[in-house]
Amino acid sequence: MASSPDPGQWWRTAIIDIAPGTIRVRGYAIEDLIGAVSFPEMIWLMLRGDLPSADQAALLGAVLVAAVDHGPQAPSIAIARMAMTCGVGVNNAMASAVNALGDVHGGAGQQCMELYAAVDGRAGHGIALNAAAGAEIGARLLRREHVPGFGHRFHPVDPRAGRLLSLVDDAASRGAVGGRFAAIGRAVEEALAAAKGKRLPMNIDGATAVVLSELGFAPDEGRGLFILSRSVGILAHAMEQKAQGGRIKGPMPPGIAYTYDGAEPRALPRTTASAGGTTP
Ligand SMILES: CC(C)(COP(=O)(O)OP(=O)(O)OC[C@H]1O[C@@H](n2cnc3c(N)ncnc32)[C@H](O)[C@@H]1OP(=O)(O)O)[C@@H](O)C(=O)NCCC(=O)NCCSC(=O)C[C@@](O)(CC(=O)O)C(=O)O
Repeated sequence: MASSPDPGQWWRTAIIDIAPGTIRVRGYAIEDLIGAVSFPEMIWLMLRGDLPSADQAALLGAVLVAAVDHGPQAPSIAIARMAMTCGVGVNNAMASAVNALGDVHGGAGQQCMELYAAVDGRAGHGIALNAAAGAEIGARLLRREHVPGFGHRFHPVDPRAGRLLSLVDDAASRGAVGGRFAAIGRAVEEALAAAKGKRLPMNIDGATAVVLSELGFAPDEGRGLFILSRSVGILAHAMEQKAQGGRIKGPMPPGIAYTYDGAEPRALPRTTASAGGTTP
């Protein structure tokens, strides 16, 4: 006979404990946290179980600032604005936009963190970092993969990446982080340029992957943190679009044609299955 589940074990959490009149997050009373910790510090506490150092909080905060918005041409932002003109609520607009963040757009930081870890692993066996990056990139290109975190459809150099890397360099010079993943990111960029014969710049996902790997986050936390950051831009654009009005805005103005490359106009066959005949 199956034993009935222990109701006390149905949900288990080390994150929060509440009782009437009491809310404790990771052991800290919420009223002590409110007004005392910044939002990045609170995110760190939630995910990691303890408060970050000032350097750690500053680097996480920098990632959250960097990824917040990339304008109405970024699919995540465009989708929020389009959804808002379709008569849905802000929660629908935000969810629609967040759902576009994946392996190709905004979510590639997760795969990039895995890539950096793979290079780190290869280099751990007496192989120099540049050779390890070259081997890893070579293998991926052989499989005809896009290397996550590199290349941009718009920026020849992504201004967010250089700034984030320089913050990691500063923190590494103080011993606040190791600097290993900044070196790996740069080695990957060089290996990719050498293999492709053209520079494919580290993009925002590649740079946030450096910072978050330095800080010890897991790859899927990297994706989640990008989503947290971009949600701010998504909300701002949704609200701006709401204020501007507009109904059913598509991805481009109706006057701009798309390309139709289907069948030529043709007549329906005289006999169709639903008309009781057979299609020729
Ligand atoms: C980002 C993009 C699709 C751009 O593509 P593109 O349009 O330039 O060109 P493609 O047609 O894909 O490739 C043309 C030629 O370059 C080669 N090639 C390009 N990238 C290559 C690469 N990584 N590894 C090997 N080869 C590559 C390709 O093999 C081909 O070579 P060939 O066949 O020889 O001609 C592409 O790089 C890519 O998938 N990256 C990896 C995924 C990634 O990191 N995603 C995050 C992007 S950041 C983001 O999402 C946030 C955003 O910034 C978004 C925004 O607003 O934009 C924001 O803040 O919202």
